[in-house]
Amino acid sequence: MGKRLLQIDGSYGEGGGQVLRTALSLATITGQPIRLFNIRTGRKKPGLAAQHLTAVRAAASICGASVSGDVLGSVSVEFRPGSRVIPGAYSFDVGESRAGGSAGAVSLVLQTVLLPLAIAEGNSSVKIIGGTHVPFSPPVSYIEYVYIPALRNMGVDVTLDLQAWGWNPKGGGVIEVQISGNGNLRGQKLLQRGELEKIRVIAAASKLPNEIITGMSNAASSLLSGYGFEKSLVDLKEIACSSPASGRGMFIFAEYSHSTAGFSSLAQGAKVAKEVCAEMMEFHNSGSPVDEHLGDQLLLPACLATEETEYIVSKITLHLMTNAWVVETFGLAKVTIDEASKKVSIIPRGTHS
Ligand SMILES: Nc1ncnc2c1ncn2[C@@H]1O[C@H](COP(=O)(O)OP(=O)(O)OP(=O)(O)O)[C@@H](O)[C@H]1O
Repeated sequence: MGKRLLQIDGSYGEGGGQVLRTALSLATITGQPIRLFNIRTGRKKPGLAAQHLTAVRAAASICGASVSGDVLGSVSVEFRPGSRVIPGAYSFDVGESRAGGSAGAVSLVLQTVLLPLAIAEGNSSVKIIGGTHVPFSPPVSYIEYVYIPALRNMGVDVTLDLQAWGWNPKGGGVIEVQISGNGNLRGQKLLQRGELEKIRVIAAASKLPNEIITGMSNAASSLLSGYGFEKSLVDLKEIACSSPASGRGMFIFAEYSHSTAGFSSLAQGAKVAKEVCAEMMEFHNSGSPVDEHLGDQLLLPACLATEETEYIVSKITLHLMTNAWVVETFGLAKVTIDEASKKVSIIPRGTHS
């Protein structure tokens, strides 16, 4: 007899697209059929937006799932995975999910399929077109410098090539990702971050005057020395990047000996460097090894690992609590979040075979 349909309330906790994406990844990996209801019902435009619909289709195509409710605006999706994840060469375009295109985040589509493909029986390549540096999602540079290195520490072999940048509202950015299969995920302990080794600063813009890039980079340089960081720690990169439309942003990565944290701003004008440097400084002063975004994103690999994972996060967010609820709903791990110490521990139940 087949597995019983698992019902998941998409409005639980943070109630955003992450409930959907985490549930899709876990359904794909475990073969568990799911029905998601109340998807993003608390949002201004409820239901599936282009990025979420692309994630549903991407998850379905890597495991041959049968799906209903996969239309824009749908608040309910039934997803019945095929018998296994099929490694291969895939291409997904977020812009194709909506008439008129979309700058929906490629990073979030990638996170939906990355782990299923990493533990599939063979290597894969995934090309995704859409927004690469857009609000309310991990910028692709964050995926490159924070998320992928964290996964590598857990035994996942993946490389990312950012071929074109996609800014809001046009999108059209391109990433190409190589994922080695047969991955065996290890747990990790990130309770201390070690010494600060490098502050990587990226000032990037497309189709805008070069002075905008140098302005952002100079502002970050003087703010960081004002905060007391040695010049030798700061690695400034100015990038005039190729993109179908204009856009700009600043990204800072604080690389400690045991972990990296990332901060970004897509703001206009002089405040961009101020915003991102202040965010980095707040994190630095917290003493934590894991930033608030990685805090929720690490739960998924951690619940698939062969050992316990423990980490201390700078902030306990609703995203973190909600993702923990999704993981526990699948019965894959016991997640404990200690409010006082900000320690998260994930004990996998080893059910992903
Ligand atoms: N600046 C950032 N750097 C890294 N990660 C980020 C950043 N901003 C958001 N994220 C991550 O992006 C994910 C967003 O999840 P969320 O459910 O809010 O997405 P969504 O699909 O856009 O949903 P909704 O539109 O319903 O809010 C979370 O994992 C969050 O930590």
